[in-house]
Amino acid sequence: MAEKIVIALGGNALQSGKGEATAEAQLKVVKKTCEHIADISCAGYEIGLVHGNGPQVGRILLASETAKDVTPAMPFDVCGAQSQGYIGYHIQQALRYALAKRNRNIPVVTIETQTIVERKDPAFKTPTKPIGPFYTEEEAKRMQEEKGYTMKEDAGRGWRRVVASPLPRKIVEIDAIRTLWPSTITISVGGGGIPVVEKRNGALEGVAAVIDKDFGAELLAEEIGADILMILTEVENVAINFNKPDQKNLTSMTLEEADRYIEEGQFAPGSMLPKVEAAMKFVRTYPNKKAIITSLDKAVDALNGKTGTVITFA
Ligand SMILES: Nc1ncnc2c1ncn2[C@@H]1O[C@H](COP(=O)(O)OP(=O)(O)O)[C@@H](O)[C@H]1O
Ligand SMILES: NC(=O)OP(=O)(O)O
Repeated sequence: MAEKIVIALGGNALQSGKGEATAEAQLKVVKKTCEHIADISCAGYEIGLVHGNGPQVGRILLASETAKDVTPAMPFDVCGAQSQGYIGYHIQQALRYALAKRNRNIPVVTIETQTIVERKDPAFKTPTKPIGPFYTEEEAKRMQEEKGYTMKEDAGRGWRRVVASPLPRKIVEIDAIRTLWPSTITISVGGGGIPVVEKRNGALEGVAAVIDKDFGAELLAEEIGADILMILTEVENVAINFNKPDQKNLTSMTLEEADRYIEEGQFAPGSMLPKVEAAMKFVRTYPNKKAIITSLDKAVDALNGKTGTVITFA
């Protein structure tokens, strides 16, 4: 039976990380990434894709707020839905082409996905999720004063707005994803899913937050019984002493080692920490399965055990 793999694509990684935030620049990265995903499909894996949306949803929000004198600003959840739409569209277009070149006829479809979060999640009180563009410290402090945003330094790359990031509890469209899975490459749970809360009467209501897509991807991997959770970002390996002269790239990490590194503060909150935590949750739930963290362009090599950081139970 084909192995099932949930692949999470980083929102920052999809924007090439060089501050190039145009739709054209993103499509270029997506096209390259889809060549690797098509190779993974040709290797016989059943694939489900999840993408991040931090930079994208932040920019959509910013554009919407900036244009509010011309047209009404869109609420947060609607911006999240918009980000799923255009990132999914880019992946659909690029992956369809990459698969066709390999004579592989598999439909690719984006599922606008809602994810239920808890209204009482403590994350609503402490924003941690970096979104949108990077700023200098001076710009960030000005925005904090003028707009009331919470701004934080993001993994040595600059300052960004941070927003609430509640934990994903339930994927609303999971039955549709399961039904399509055997025949189709689904792009779902984008940006962790559009965060919604369940009202007393059962209706769903969007909330102002951005779920971490690594936790969303992990939940999806559990729900569909994936064999591998693969988290793709800008760096080839998880590192300790990251960005320091004595940086050491890790090829593997057990749960025990990961716990120790977390205690030492080795992984930046809002960036590498949620990836490691999501990977840990997956292998803690399924001790015989594995999670891999690597870069977009090394996905195939990492699946073949040649690179990346593999997180295992022991
Ligand atoms: N210990 C670490 N090892 C490797 N990368 C780290 C570490 N700590 C922070 N990072 C940073 O985290 C980034 C990945 O997080 P982020 O950019 O938020 O991911 P995404 O690609 O999912 O948007 C890496 O590109 C790197 O700059
Ligand atoms: N929603 C989310 O986790 O996005 P990033 O991957 O861009 O951080």
